[in-house]
This record gives sequence, structure tokens and C-alpha cells, in this order.
Amino acid sequence: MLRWLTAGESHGPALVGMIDGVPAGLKLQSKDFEAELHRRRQGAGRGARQAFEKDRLEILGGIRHGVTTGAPIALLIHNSEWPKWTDVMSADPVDPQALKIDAGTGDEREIARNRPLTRPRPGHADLPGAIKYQQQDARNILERASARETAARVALGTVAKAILEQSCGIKLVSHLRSLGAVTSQAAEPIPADAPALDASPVRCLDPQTEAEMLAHLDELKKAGDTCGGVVETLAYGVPIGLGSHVQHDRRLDAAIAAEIMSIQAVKAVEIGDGMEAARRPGSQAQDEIVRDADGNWQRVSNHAGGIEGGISNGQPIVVRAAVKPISTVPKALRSIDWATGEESRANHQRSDVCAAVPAAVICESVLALVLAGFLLERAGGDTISQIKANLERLNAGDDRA
Ligand SMILES: Cc1cc2nc3c(=O)[nH]c(=O)nc-3n(C[C@H](O)[C@H](O)[C@H](O)COP(=O)(O)O)c2cc1C
Ligand SMILES: C=C(O[C@@H]1CC(C(=O)O)=C[C@@H](OP(=O)(O)O)[C@H]1O)C(=O)O
Repeated sequence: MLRWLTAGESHGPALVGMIDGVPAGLKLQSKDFEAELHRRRQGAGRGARQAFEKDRLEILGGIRHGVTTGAPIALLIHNSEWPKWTDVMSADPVDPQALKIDAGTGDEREIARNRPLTRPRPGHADLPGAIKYQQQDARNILERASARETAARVALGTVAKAILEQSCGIKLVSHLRSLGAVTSQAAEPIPADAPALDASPVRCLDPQTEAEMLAHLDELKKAGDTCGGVVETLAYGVPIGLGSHVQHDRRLDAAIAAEIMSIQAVKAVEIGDGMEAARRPGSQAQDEIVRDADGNWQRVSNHAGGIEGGISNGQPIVVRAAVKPISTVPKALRSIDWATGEESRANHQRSDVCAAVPAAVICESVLALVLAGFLLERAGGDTISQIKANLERLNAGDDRA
């Protein structure tokens, strides 16, 4: 069984990720994690933090000389800003007078005064979190609600991607179907080896759409507004048989939807044609069954996005996620200051303008974690070679005419 957890705050010393149930014999090095963390930092729409955030990684256990041992893998990702925030985020009480930080952005001035954040931002966890946990300072909520946490999930996803790739060659790819009001004209489906995607600041293969997306983003930024987008993630090479129809919590599509929805700012998840399927006649919404010359089961289309009855059907898995516009809107929205009870404008701290591009990399990682969990459930072993052998045996086990 694959289990994973993260901990840590956005401006604390570090993030922590731990994953248990990883087979021995998987090849994984620091540079593999660093490459994925680098991908998450890239792209249009990011705020100032990503210009200097280094995501410095330490592997604390589970990997030795570039190979997993079967022990839980523990990962630490240092927050570059920690030296500046040590007093503000200290675990132990500090004298408020001692808190001195260079004035810079409005946010830093708030910190310099060590003023509790009391003007909750609509759309963030500030208000419901503060009421639920009885906090007077929204920082005690927003530090953990922050999508900084996704750096840890992307690091854990690196392990999952290695399991998928090294056991049966599964590859994932992500791109933007739309950014704000601009929709991609990309041919479908994007292949697994689409190399230009990482080079595109908006993960879009079509230069004209890319330019329109960038212009749209720029326009919203100049207007003091923020932007969302629709991310599409595909997994190629997933064998038939991951997940099950027999119980609600064993359905692959349900697990994928829940995990993708757990990414900060994701507000809808579609598998295959998703919402569009509901508008089509049934004859145009299913994937007719054929066999190729070698007798392999094939489909003439992939409306189902690779999953039927909660089970992978051998077609590419296609998942789309709607990422809402960033809730820290620079032209700050209406709120109430809970320190005074008066109408006010929401706190504004340094912020991204759009999360859709990094969300694409995060969706890949999260999808990889879910698929790796189901793969291990079906073909699990203690070592990667046992999993490979199990998969071969399972794939050869179909004696249908
Ligand atoms: C990669 C990424 C970066 C984000 N950056 C910001 C940000 O800078 N400012 C902000 O207000 N929200 C940002 N968000 C969204 C918030 O974390 C999210 O809206 C908040 O935690 C509330 O959760 P919910 O939107 O899922 O309800 C980001 C999300 C992602 C995925
Ligand atoms: C730090 C990251 O994203 C952060 C996510 C985030 C939020 O509210 O979700 C708010 C911002 O934090 P900060 O105030 O430090 O700029 C983003 O930068 C990251 O992705 O590494």
C-alpha cells in the first residue's frame, strides 16, 4: 500500500514529505527530484517568490546510492525565505519588539509590525480556517493552506513517476487547455513525448495561442486582477485493470478526482469528455471496441478518458482540472476586519497572478501518486523486478478468444 503525507508551512523552515510502501530497487537521485521541483517553479503567472525560491532538497531516508531500499522515503525541502521569517514563524514565543524586517512589500510591513492578519481574503482559507481553529491571526491558517505545500507533493510525485516508468513505462504529460478566457487550439491528444511543453511559459504547443494567453495574463495583471485556467493531464501506457468496479473506494476515477480536487485552487475535475459527455447522445459518448492485428483490445475513440467502471481500460487516462483565479486579488476585495468589526479591504500579500501553469505539473505528480498506488495494489511486490514480473503475468492472464 502506498501512503504519503506532507507537513510544513509556506514561510516555515521547510516542507516535509514522506511516502511509505515504495518498492526496493527503484533508481532515484536528488537530481530527479530537483528537475521536477524546477518544473513546478517555472511558467507565466508566478509572483516574486519563485524568482528566488530554490526548493533546496534533502533526502532523509529510503534511498541509498541512488536506489530505493524499500524503507519509507522522507524528503525535506528548505524554504529559501526562512532566514527572513525565523522570528515571525518561530515555534517558540518571541518578543514582538524584536521582530524587525526590512520594509518592502505591504506584506513585509505587516510582518515588521507583527500585526495579526485580520482582514480575511475571499476565496482563501483565512476566514473558515480562523473560525474553525479559533485563531485571531489568519497567518496561522494561510501558512499551511498555501500551495507552497505542493512542492512537497511534487517531490513525492517524483517517486510515484519513477514507480510507474520503471515498472511499466507509464509516462505523464500536462498542458493548458485554456488560460482565463483564451482556449487552446491544440490537436488532441497531446502525445507523451511533446518536448516543447516545458519550454512554453503557458504549457501550450501552439505559438499563436501561447501569445494570446500571455497577452491576456498581462492585461489582467495590469488591471490588478488574477486569472485561472484549465489543465489537462494525460497518462500513457497504463495497463488494463487498475481500480475496480466492486466498491466505491476502489474506483480509479473516484480516487483520481478526489486527489486532483485536493490541489489548492482546483474547483472541478473531468475525466475523459467529462461535462461534455452529458450533452452528447449515447452513441457518440462511448468508445467502440475493436481488436488490432495482434489481438490486442483497442478503442476507436477515448471519450471515457481511459477508465470504465472505475477500471483502467488500456487507453490513455485523460484528466482535466479547472483552476480558479488566485484569490489574493491585488485590487483587494471587500472583507471585514475581525479586529475592529469594520468593513474593510481584504489583506493583500505578495501573490501569484495565475496558478494554472504550476498546477499542471502538480496535477501530473498527484495523478502519478494515485496511479502508482493502484498499480502497487494490483501488481505489488517488494521490489521493482517483482512488480515487473507480476505485471507480465497479469497481462498474459487473459485467455479470451
Ligand atoms: C501553484 C499554486 C500557487 C498558488 N499561489 C497563490 C497565491 O500566490 N496567492 C493566493 O491567494 N492563492 C494562491 N493559490 C491558491 C490558494 O492556495 C488556494 O486558493 C487557497 O489555498 C484556498 O483553497 P481553494 O482555492 O482550493 O478553496 C495557489 C495555488 C496553486 C496551485
Ligand atoms: C510559495 C509558493 O506559492 C505560494 C502559494 C500561495 C498560496 O496562498 O497558495 C501564496 C504565495 O506565497 P508567498 O506569500 O510566499 O509568495 C505563493 O508564492 C510556491 O508555490 O512555492
